Amino acid sequence: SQSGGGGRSGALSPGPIVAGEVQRIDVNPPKGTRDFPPEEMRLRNWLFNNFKEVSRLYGFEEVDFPVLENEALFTRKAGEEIKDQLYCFEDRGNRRVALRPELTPSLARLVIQKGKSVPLPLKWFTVGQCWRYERMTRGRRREHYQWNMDIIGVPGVMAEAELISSIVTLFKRIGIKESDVGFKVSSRKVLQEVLKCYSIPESLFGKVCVIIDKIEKIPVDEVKKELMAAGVSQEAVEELLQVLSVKSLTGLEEKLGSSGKAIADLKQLFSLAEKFGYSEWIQFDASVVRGLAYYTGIVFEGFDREGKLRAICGGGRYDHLFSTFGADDIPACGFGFGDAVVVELLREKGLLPDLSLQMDYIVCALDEDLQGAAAMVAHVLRKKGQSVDLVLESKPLKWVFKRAARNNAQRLVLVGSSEWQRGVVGVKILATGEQYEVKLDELI
Ligand SMILES: OCc1cccc(Br)n1
Repeated sequence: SQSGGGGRSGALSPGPIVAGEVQRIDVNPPKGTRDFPPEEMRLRNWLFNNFKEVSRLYGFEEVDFPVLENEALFTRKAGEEIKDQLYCFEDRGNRRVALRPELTPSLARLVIQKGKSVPLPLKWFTVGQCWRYERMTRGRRREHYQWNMDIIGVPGVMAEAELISSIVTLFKRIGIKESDVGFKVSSRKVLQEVLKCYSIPESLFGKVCVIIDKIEKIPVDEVKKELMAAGVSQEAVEELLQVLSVKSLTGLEEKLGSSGKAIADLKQLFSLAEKFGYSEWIQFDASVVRGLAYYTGIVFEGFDREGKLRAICGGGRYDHLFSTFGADDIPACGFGFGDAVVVELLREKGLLPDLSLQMDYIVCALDEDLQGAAAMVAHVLRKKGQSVDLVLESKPLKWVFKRAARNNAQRLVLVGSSEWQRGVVGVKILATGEQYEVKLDELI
């Protein structure tokens, strides 16, 4: 949600422009970006903590990279939307740099940089902000946070099966069931086998996939036109579209035969899904290709079964990304899971968690010269791990109680002169109204 716009009047409210007066700034963040005020930040932290807990359960190690990367990391020549929307510029050192639109190229860069010092297989995860510069006519966001999990160095589909399992685990943790979402699964090797039958050069593979990924976003005739402009024959285009409409592995086997790698991979993945216990969550759908040029094998995307939202997450195998960076290839697969669509889904399903502010104590001095005493009380409580909202200036009790209610404080400690003389403070349990006196070192 776009924060900003609401809030305080008066001090910052616009008034007539008088020479020498400071013109009020625009208090909203740049178009397509979001603030995270406390309530939104609690929801974001709740979601990200689930991402991180699932990653920990699956034995993944957290990594991170700069939001700003060399532009060259993303300038693939396959006509991807992600390149057209690159947030890029020339810095003061005349270097071409970009705000990262995705995390996988940074991960690959770090793996290459680390070389043999990081024994394979690597299981790395990160949660990072990604950017795109999209014309605001569509009013879409220009940034989002993505959870990425990647397995580097495992050629078999056990890796993809493990990744899908981790996403299912995440969905279950946040209350989403297989009746809410599913995964469409396919393999780009399906396309590869078709293109090979028509002697389409491998060099066109990435570009063809990027075009085909638009199949549900632009008219099919436009897709056909772009494919033929890219060098695919009309006959091959028709066959490609035919194959893409296949919705079952049996149907695919009838089309491609049973000896190809695509069928073998997919059969193994669906068999593993049984063992992992998430068969109900996945379905074969040949039309899934994903829009990133570097995928080479299994691809998958999480979708909401009501069809109201954009893809929730997506990923796949990318066995040749490393060689595009001039390094030896390493088999790899991974996924990206954005922070926005899943929240829209939770909202739709009434599954947003109640994350109101929680405070253990609010501590208040009953007069000015007891502020130091109140600070001592807060210190004692904080050392015992209690969260304390220390009232930092003289306030009427009515104000203190109102703030305690807003902060959902469990207990109120009042530091009064006569009590302090007797070495005690007053404590009130706000839920019940019960109150008692306690010595400082017996507080908790
Ligand atoms: O999922 C594509 C994408 C990349 C960067 C930022 C945003 Br919002 N969306």
